[in-house]
Amino acid sequence: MARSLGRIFRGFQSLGSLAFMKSELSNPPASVSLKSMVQTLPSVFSSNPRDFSLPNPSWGTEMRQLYEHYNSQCEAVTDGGEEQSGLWKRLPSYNRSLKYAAGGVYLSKIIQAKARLFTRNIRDPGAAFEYVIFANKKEQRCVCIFQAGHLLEGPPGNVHGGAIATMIDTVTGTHACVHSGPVMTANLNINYRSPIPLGSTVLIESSLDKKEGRKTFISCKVTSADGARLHTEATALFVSISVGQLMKG
Ligand SMILES: CCCCC/C=C\C/C=C\C/C=C\C/C=C\CCCC(=O)SCCNC(=O)CCNC(=O)[C@H](O)C(C)(C)COP(=O)(O)OP(=O)(O)OC[C@H]1O[C@@H](n2cnc3c(N)ncnc32)[C@H](O)[C@@H]1OP(=O)(O)O
Repeated sequence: MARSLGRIFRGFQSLGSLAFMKSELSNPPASVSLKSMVQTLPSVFSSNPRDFSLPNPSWGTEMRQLYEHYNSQCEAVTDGGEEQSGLWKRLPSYNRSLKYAAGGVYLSKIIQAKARLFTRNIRDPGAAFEYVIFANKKEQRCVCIFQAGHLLEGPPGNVHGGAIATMIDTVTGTHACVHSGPVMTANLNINYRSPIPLGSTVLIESSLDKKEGRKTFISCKVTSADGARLHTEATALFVSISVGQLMKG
């Protein structure tokens, strides 16, 4: 199992692309373990997982406008199959970490069936974490558009500091995975500069500072949607891990 997952996790750097999974399935390596896992367990295979990064009716005007702004600058494949280049890439988002690793394939029943990604475990759209992350590989930065729902209250009318930390960890962690493959957060430093009103949409921007061996250093800032107000600043350190390490816990 660990070896099969090893192959899956090597797809991290093609995070956001179902193409990785498709090619794994159509050109399997000699031992074919992932393909046979899927074939022998048809009831746990879903080729159409929900992508939480796509717009839903709970998104407000600001969230939609920002989404359109970045989405219109994304690489895309036209109906005619032509690849269009773009500065940005929208990263799909699923409700299990393993779905990211497998390009969306549902392996949930194989490992901890009831586990769900913290930020994607509330069914009511708009109630908690609504977000979409775009990556710009050339400039080595990511941007997340985050709409904070009413279940994230901390101080009256404002977002809980732990919820803000969760989103910073999510954006910088995703950025680190895109850049370096599987990682764990080793250190997260946060300065809260001004409260984030509940229900508002903010921008979370992360940039790669440096990579030293297994260590990936990322900086992050959270601002109002127009960029005028600084809410939070953070730095984070991620350490690359092997799959064996991940499975040991
Ligand atoms: C979770 C990722 C994998 C699964 C995700 C799957 C797909 C992801 C795809 C998309 C993203 C989806 C969601 C992402 C959302 C959020 C991401 C959340 C990530 C987390 O929420 S994750 C949970 C919290 N996280 C932990 O639960 C970590 C507990 N911890 C450990 O598991 C170990 O501690 C570990 C592995 C960190 C290191 O252990 P280790 O034995 O492998 O390595 P070692 O200790 O030798 O350190 C090597 C070098 O890092 C330096 N170093 C280490 N720690 C440091 C520190 N704190 N400050 C300064 N430097 C530090 C050393 O000084 C040395 O540096 P040098 O090489 O220069 O000497």
